[in-house]
Order: sequence, then structure tokens, then C-alpha cells
Amino acid sequence: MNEIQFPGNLLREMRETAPLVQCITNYVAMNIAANVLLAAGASPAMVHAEEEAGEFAGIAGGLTVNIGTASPQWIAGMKAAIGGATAAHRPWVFDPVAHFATAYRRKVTAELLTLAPTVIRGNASEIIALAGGTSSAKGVDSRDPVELAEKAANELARRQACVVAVTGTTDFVTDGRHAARLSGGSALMPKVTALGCSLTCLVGAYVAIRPSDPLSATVAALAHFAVAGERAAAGSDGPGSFGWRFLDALAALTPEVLDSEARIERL
Ligand SMILES: Nc1ncnc2c1ncn2[C@@H]1O[C@H](COP(=O)(O)OP(=O)(O)O)[C@@H](O)[C@H]1O
Ligand SMILES: Cc1ncsc1CCOP(=O)(O)O
Ligand SMILES: [Mg+2]
Repeated sequence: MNEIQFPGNLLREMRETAPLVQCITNYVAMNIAANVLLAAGASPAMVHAEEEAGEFAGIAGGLTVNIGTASPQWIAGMKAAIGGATAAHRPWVFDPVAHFATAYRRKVTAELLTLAPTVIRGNASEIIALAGGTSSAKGVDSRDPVELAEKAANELARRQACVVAVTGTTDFVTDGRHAARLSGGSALMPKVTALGCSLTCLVGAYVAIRPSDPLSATVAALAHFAVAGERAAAGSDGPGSFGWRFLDALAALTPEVLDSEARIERL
């Protein structure tokens, strides 16, 4: 048993405070991630230019950084934003999309990891490779089960002194001392592009609400996705209708239903 908080109170605060979240994500994800944050109750802003990203990070409650379609100018914007967030004592969340795929991605990932992310969120293949193991992935989609990534996640969390979230059929979250497994969601979720990237942005929103407890905040974000995903899948014909039903389900979810339907196993 551990101290991970129930997610309902955090969702209530999300709706009351609508935290401003600076999202530096990829071209594929920008629109869906902004809609996911609005549906959940947060206020997204996609601000990535080096000239303004650091300044903006000082007014945002949290920052998220995603290397899915990164290029040198974007990396400069990410580093400026992380510098601004760090100076303002704001949390930042890292999504290492397919970081193992090319030498360029490996280099920028190594650089960003030295800047002390508060949370790392990735799929199982990404987390296994980030911890130094061999993953089976070829691109942005995972080809490894989450269970295989749990040890890697714990090692990475201890090495980086941060929270690590691994997502897939089940999810696993750890800070290297306490951990949780979450079930729920739907097999339709990986059939809609950039839902993982959008989840990373939602982790940024919850961590903005609870910067002092990033483990509970990350669990709350994953629980919000898992319950909304399960509810949305119930009436869906396929990825298309799931996509809009999922946004509706994120918005309709109440703190009470979140607490009663979230399946969180505290480890
Ligand atoms: N087979 C599945 N069953 C239930 N939920 C899933 C499944 N695959 C992914 N998810 C959910 O989809 C969301 C995105 O996770 P994932 O697909 O692992 O990220 P990524 O898009 O970065 O690869 C998470 O909320 C995760 O729990
Ligand atoms: C398809 C694609 N290509 C580069 S980034 C990206 C989106 C990946 O999104 P996710 O990691 O959430 O599946
Ligand atoms: Mg991803």
C-alpha cells in the first residue's frame, strides 16, 4: 500500500482552476492534444519558438516536451522552455517518441534527460530502450508488453529521480519507490494517432495542479484516460467514432465517476 491519492479531487481542481499548460508537441499531435486538454478542463497553449518559449514557461503552470517531429529549431525552443520552467520551479513532462530510431533522436534525448524532467511518459518500447534495454519497436508504436517494461521503468525513475509512466494495454507508474498499475482504456486507443502524445500533455496539466506530488498527478491523468477510453469504446464503431466519443467522455467524466470506475492497483 502507498500514498498515491485518489484522482477525483485532482479532476475537481482541474475543472475549478483550468491550469495553463505549455505544450511543445509534434505536428501530428498539436490539434488533438489541445482538444484533449480543453475537454479535460485544462487550458493548452502550443508555444515553441525559442524567442518566446522560455518566457511563456514562466507564466504556465506546467510544460510538456515531445520529440515526435523535432528539428533543431524546435529543440532550441524546448531547451529555452525547460530553462524557463526550471527557473520558475514549474514541472515539465518528457515524451521521448521513438527516441531510439535515429542518431539525432538519441542525441537530443540524451541532452533533454540531463535537464531533469519531472515525469517521463512513454510506451513500453520507449521506456525499455530509455533504460538501456533492447526494445522490439520500429517506429512510434510499441511492440512490447508493459509488463516487460516495469523493471526498466523503476530503474529509469531511480536514475533520473523522476516519475516514469509506461502506457499500453495496462499502464504502470513509478517514482522508483512507490508504483501503481492501472487497467481500463480500449484497444481502439492506439488506433487513433497521437493519443499517447495527448496523454503526455494531460499529465502536464495534472502535474501543474499537484507539482508537489507528481506520482499522484500522473496516476490521475492516466486514470482519466483509462475511464474515458473505456466509456467511449462502449458506443464506438471504430477509430473514427471512438475519437469524438473519447473527447466527449473526457469532458463528461465527473470526479465521483472517476474515483468509482478507476482501476488503480497500488503496489
Ligand atoms: N490495448 C490497449 N488497451 C487499453 N488501453 C490502451 C491500449 N493501448 C493503449 N492504450 C491506452 O492508450 C493511451 C496511449 O498509450 P500508448 O498507445 O501506449 O501511447 P503511444 O501512443 O505513445 O504509443 C494510454 O492511455 C493507454 O493506456
Ligand atoms: C505518427 C507520428 N509520427 C511522428 S510523431 C507521431 C505521433 C505519435 O503519436 P503517439 O506516440 O501518441 O502514438
Ligand atoms: Mg508516443
